[in-house]
Amino acid sequence: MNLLDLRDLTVRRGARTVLEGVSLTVAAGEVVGLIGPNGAGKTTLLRAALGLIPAAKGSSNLAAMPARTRARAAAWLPQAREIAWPVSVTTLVALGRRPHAPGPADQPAIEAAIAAMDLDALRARPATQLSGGEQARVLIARALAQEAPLLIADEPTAGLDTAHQLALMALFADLAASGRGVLVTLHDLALATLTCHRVVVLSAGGRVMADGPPSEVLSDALLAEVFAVEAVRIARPQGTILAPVRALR
Ligand SMILES: Nc1ncnc2c1ncn2[C@@H]1O[C@H](COP(=O)(O)OP(=O)(O)OP(=O)(O)O)[C@@H](O)[C@H]1O
Repeated sequence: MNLLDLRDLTVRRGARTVLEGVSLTVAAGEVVGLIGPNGAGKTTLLRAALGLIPAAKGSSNLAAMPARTRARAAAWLPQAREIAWPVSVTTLVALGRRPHAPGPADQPAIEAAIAAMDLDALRARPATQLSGGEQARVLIARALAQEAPLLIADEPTAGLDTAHQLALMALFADLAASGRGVLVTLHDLALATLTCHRVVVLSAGGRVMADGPPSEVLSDALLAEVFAVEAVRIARPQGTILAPVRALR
């Protein structure tokens, strides 16, 4: 079942065409990595998929939904990590339950999200007083508490220490294994190859250059053309990991 279905999406910002004819699906059970260089259009794609910015052409199943239905269908973790009010960590995570009618499912969802993001020791602290990485974990927990079938996350590992980055990617894999879907933008190709079932590669012109399992699509030629990097491959029984070692420009 496709949780996200984008067809031939074209998005213009001002006079510029930022995305051109993008088609993309995320099915239940998948972690899909959206990767590409700075300015390729990754954030624009996620925002258009959610209906937060209009498409000039094409369709998104999520954008077509009424807002409340969409809030139950997809949780959105934007790149900007802004916490405006000095509310406690628990209160902020609980805001993830807003799309749902209040009920007995709320507390277990909040507690599970706090545990998943390793926030138990911080739960009573005002969220505005936390470090950047701690705030990032609180906002991820709020999105997890929403318990939507699809999680759309824009650079969720930014600002997290290595252990929390790896734990977060493992959590995404667990969410997929439990039948949810995850669409995540990443700059770290090693993390993308470690966890993603598929990667969708956006080129600088906002076109999909490749879509498939990381080991199949991330060829040396594509890495050079799209990312301008050279990488070594580390073979493991679970799959090959890419480690970029040299910029080509
Ligand atoms: N409101 C806007 N008006 C005009 N151009 C915009 C607007 N928003 C984004 N753009 C342009 O669209 C392009 C894609 O931006 P976007 O933020 O989607 O890229 P990205 O792939 O997420 O980049 P990064 O990896 O740096 O976060 C960029 O060239 C950006 O300058």
